[in-house]
Amino acid sequence: MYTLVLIRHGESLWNRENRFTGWRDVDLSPQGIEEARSAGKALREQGLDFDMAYTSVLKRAIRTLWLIQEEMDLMWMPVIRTWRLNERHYGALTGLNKTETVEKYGEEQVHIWRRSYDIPPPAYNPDDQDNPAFHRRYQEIQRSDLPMTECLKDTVARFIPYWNDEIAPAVRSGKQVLITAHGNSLRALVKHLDQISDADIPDLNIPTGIPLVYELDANLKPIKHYYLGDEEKVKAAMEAVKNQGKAK
Ligand SMILES: O=C(O)[C@@H](CO)OP(=O)(O)O
Repeated sequence: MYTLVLIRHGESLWNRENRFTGWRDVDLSPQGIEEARSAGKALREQGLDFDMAYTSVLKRAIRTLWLIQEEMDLMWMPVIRTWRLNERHYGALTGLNKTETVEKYGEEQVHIWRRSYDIPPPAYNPDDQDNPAFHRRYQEIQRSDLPMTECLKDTVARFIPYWNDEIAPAVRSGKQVLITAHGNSLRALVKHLDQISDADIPDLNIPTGIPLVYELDANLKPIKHYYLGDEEKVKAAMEAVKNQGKAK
């Protein structure tokens, strides 16, 4: 049996302001820093340990990992950063307030943009600062791989091959792997691991800063998974993520 731990970054400054974030490199809020530290403590107290970690190239996920490493005395651990674990690119919605977007376009439309499997938000303007082609961290990546916007299906298409080629072999070789990433890039992985249908995936919401522990069989099929946290609090946190796209 293998153990794999996934964690969405702690609350970010834009989570707190309820803004679409995507690939914008927003840092953790003070609460997010606390969530990451508590996650590290909970992982340590649970007796979990790691040999290596994967994260995105966005600082809210990287800082969450740093804080966990610090709490677990794992600063030495090898870390691989990949854009393939970045949050889903939110296209032209990046930076907009979710409640204001609901007021303008309605709950149904915003729900489609946030959670439909295969309908992407409108693409950003190529001159926009969110065009990844302007950023040094994406210079090595083929232009045709860089998104203008993404639906979850696009995030699955850019991340799952990386999972299959890089992370899954590391897990199979016996490495205890931690992945710190984002709400939607982790939804892509959970969809794949738990074989959640395209029709059911809109209902899945992942809370910030709570470790999600998977026990996997020899074929990396989940035996069970659980959040490392109080069940009621986890439910409330998932519901809060869902409600970010509702009218106030
Ligand atoms: O804004 C975003 O990038 C994501 C995660 O914070 O939001 P949502 O949950 O609405 O997909």
